[in-house]
Amino acid sequence: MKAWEQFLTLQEIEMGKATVQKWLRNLKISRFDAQNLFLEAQDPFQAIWFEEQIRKKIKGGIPFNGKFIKVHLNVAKNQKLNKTFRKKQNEPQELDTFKLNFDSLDPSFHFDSFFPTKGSLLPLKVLYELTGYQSKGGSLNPANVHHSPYNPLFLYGKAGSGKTHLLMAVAFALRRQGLNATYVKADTFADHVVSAIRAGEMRLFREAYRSSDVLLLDDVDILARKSATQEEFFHTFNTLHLAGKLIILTANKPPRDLDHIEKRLISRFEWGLSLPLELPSKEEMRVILEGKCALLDIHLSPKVADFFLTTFKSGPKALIRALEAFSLRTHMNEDKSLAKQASLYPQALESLIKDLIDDEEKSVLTAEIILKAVAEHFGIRIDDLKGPSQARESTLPRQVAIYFLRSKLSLPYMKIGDLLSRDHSTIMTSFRRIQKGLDSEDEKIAPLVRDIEKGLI
Ligand SMILES: Nc1ncnc2c1ncn2[C@@H]1O[C@H](COP(=O)(O)OP(=O)(O)OP(=O)(O)O)[C@@H](O)[C@H]1O
Repeated sequence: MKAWEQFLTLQEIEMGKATVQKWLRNLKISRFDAQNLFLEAQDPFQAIWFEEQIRKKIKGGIPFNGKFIKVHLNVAKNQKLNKTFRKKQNEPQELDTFKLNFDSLDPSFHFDSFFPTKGSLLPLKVLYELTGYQSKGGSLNPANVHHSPYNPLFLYGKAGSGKTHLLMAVAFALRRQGLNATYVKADTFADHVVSAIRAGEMRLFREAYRSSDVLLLDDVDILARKSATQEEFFHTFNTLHLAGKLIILTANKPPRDLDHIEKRLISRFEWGLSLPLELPSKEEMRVILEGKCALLDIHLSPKVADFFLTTFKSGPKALIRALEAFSLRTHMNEDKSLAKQASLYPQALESLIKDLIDDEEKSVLTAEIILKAVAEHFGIRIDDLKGPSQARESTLPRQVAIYFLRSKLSLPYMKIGDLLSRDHSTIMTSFRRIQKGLDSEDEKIAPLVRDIEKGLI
């Protein structure tokens, strides 16, 4: 069916060929007419994946010849959940091999290597108390997790504010005291749910999670729209909470601002204490840089230290990644004078970590900055770019904006479409038009695009 084939081709661009091959190409087309397409999943696992990853993209149907075709999905009749996934007696090896692989902890993420900043003082105080960690000397008093006055504890902050570092530091401190501290990233939890359903091993899944003394779930915002996983997490949360086990969660926003997370989960997240983690100030970034250099035994000239700080401004995540890359690359390089040069002179450092400097430039750029720059260049409003208007004055600016959103931020066509209220095929055509104009040095397009680009860098 042509409409479905077109949709799959688009998905290959957005999600990659391997993903589409694995999850979408083997959906069977059971029938279709002018308005409906009926698909059949091979098993419930594939259907769950489809509902969580694809359904939102085709809410109104898939576009074809100016119309929308509604997509219906069923699981193949002989593959219903209770039949397929009930353990088969002639497959004992499946029972033996089912295993949940938990995320490993980063060995450098301890309390000792986390430098207190103004915006982390309160979370640190609470975490020190819960784990019994002594900031002076680093020893441990008995942990206080079974009598925590707050449950759950919810840490939130922007990317790089240190959430993962602190969660892992808690896990290390508790494990040193013999406690079963389960650290898991939310997407690993989602994988665990799906593979347990697939293997018919929900009992083992529940046993694994519910035997934790403390559950540390990182980036809970990632569960957005994953309804099957949220359902399971709801039960895991309730069981642990009822048993008086502490749950510590992290996210990029406070509970009430989380999108597409069920209300009943949000209300539970608010039962305990929510604490913000702020990104460090400029001065604090210097303290973190110096502290990290001391830990890695790196000696930088003041000029090179300044270069690191002025180049990697987006937060500690980029700064520390660059510092670690510097350390690794100088160690790996045969030419030992390189390490010396790069720790003394910004120019030598610049060529050593050029790729990371480029990444940082990209991460500082946002969709709003691009739209603002394009709108200002053409003397129109951002709303003219975003709105439904088909007026000729905003067509070229919108195409240029689409080109930058795709080329600078690598945003999926679908996402650009959402941002500019257009369907993804219009977005693809616009992108290609500007790309073609640049390739052929079209005098109406190429100088204009370069001019705007200068303002973005
Ligand atoms: N105050 C700090 N002291 C030492 N290192 C820090 C501090 N804050 C952040 N870092 C470091 O910054 C990097 C990013 O931190 P982390 O991964 O914990 O951030 P995050 O908030 O979990 O980000 P994300 O939301 O993207 O997962 C890590 O290398 C961490 O060690």
